[in-house]
Amino acid sequence: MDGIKGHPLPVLFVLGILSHLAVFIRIKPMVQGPAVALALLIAPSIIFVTLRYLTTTGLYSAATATTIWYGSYIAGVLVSMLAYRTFFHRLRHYPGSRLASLTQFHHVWNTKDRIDHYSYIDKLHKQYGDFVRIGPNLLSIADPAIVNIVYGPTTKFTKSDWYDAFTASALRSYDSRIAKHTQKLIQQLRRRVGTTVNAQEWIGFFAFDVMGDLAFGRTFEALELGKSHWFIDTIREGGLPIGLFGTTPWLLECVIRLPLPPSINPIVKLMNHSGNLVAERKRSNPAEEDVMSHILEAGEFFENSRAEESLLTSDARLLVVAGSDTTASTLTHVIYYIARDPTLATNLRAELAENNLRNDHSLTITSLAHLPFLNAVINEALRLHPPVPGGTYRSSPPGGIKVAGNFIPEGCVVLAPQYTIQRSSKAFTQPHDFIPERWTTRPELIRDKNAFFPFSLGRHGCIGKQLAYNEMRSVISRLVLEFDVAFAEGEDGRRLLEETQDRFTMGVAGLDLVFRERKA
Ligand code: HEM
Repeated sequence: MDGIKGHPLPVLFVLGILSHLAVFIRIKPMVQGPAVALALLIAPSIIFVTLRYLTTTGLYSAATATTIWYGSYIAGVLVSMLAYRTFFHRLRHYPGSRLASLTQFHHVWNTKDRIDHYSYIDKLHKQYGDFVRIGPNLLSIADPAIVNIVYGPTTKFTKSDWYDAFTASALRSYDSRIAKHTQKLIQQLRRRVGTTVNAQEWIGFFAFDVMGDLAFGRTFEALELGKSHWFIDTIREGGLPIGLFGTTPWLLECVIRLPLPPSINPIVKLMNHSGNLVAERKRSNPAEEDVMSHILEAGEFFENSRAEESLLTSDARLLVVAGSDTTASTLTHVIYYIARDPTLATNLRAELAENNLRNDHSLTITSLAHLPFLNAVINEALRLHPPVPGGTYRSSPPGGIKVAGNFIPEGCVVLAPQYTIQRSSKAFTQPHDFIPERWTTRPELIRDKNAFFPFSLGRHGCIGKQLAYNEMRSVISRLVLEFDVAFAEGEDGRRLLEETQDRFTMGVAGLDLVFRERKA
């Protein structure tokens, strides 16, 4: 080979092993992952250019040498990584598929077609038991006993000031907005009485309009126009990579940093759009308080104005992402159960009547807050169809921790899958059946209340929980007072139950219903 005398393959192979043990094993994927991935991607080009242009090596020899040298190095890295994950990793004693213990891409591959992270995890728990290694450093625990230990208030982090936007008094000030958007939804459904309506779509319009109004001071006009808005579509497009690569968050970080035009990078597109909306909101001064009023009142966190803008934008985007499809998913499932069994609506109406609540101004956040059956229906839908079904990720603490008789070493990522735990027979009798009475008159059907944690727990739990309940109570009570609801022809709800995707929050599938106005 012109210019190259022999190939130092064993040396490069050993170098690969050493760099895995000395460097790669120690990096924090979310922090240094994208930089390392980039370095590994461009390294072969650098080797090639160096050989070709700084030595006398010919084109073919330079390309061959680059491939063989780099291949030997990467082979060393991979052999070391796979051997470590199989024989030495802290989670090696936990059951799970062999391929999952070697690479997180095994999980991604197995959920790519149906985007069903949570139901895939559910199947793994049925096969391997309560503790399953679902990735090299990722442990899923489905024992209800661990919910408090993993998510309880043990963290030292504190909440930031904008949590003021979710205090009881701030939430009451959102009452008129929620009522206004609920009324708009009802008006639109009234116009479509007797025809087939995709309830999932309309409930989505409602939930996004409420969150747009609260986060940016303006709706997406989805309810008004009866069609989706580019922002909603972009959020949903952005959710797809999260659903697919949620267990490999470092890869998402890489996608965000890819120098692709925003038009083909949904996450960057979303970030840019939110920035524009926040800038618009800052220029306006809405008559009624919204969440952004509280965020702005909390004052500036950074001296650097770009950092401040970025914080505001991500706060506002987080609100819309976290607060829309979650609430919409629960509402759609409640309406599915109402369509499936008309006695549910009858019982809800009876409870409203007993409390002298009619379809008028008597339905307020306060008057609806403590109706046991209404809350039970919502909770039972949240139990069976948690909007964040795969659970959220936590790192095990320094020194490791013993949970439910198993030791989890320090620095492992742990998740408790809500879908599986909330349907565990250890915690609920007839766990797969929709029985709202378990939350009211039949408490014996609940064995372990701690296993119900759809909003997560502790200081990192959902800040929008009460807002979500307020929205859901408002819509459900008005809907049942106004309409009789039934499945449209050809609909049985199976699409909703089987085709809903897990994109961290739910990508809810369609539900065709017919609404008929009730005679007073
Ligand atoms: C049925 C409706 C909802 C459910 C089931 C739900 C559930 C959750 C869950 C499980 C988390 C993750 C907590 C963790 O990491 O452990 C979360 C976080 C969050 N939720 Fe909700 N959520 C709902 C509605 C809302 C609404 C309406 C808002 C609007 C303000 C909201 C705002 C947030 C925010 C901002 C976070 C991030 C909190 C943080 O990182 O500190 N959520 N939610």
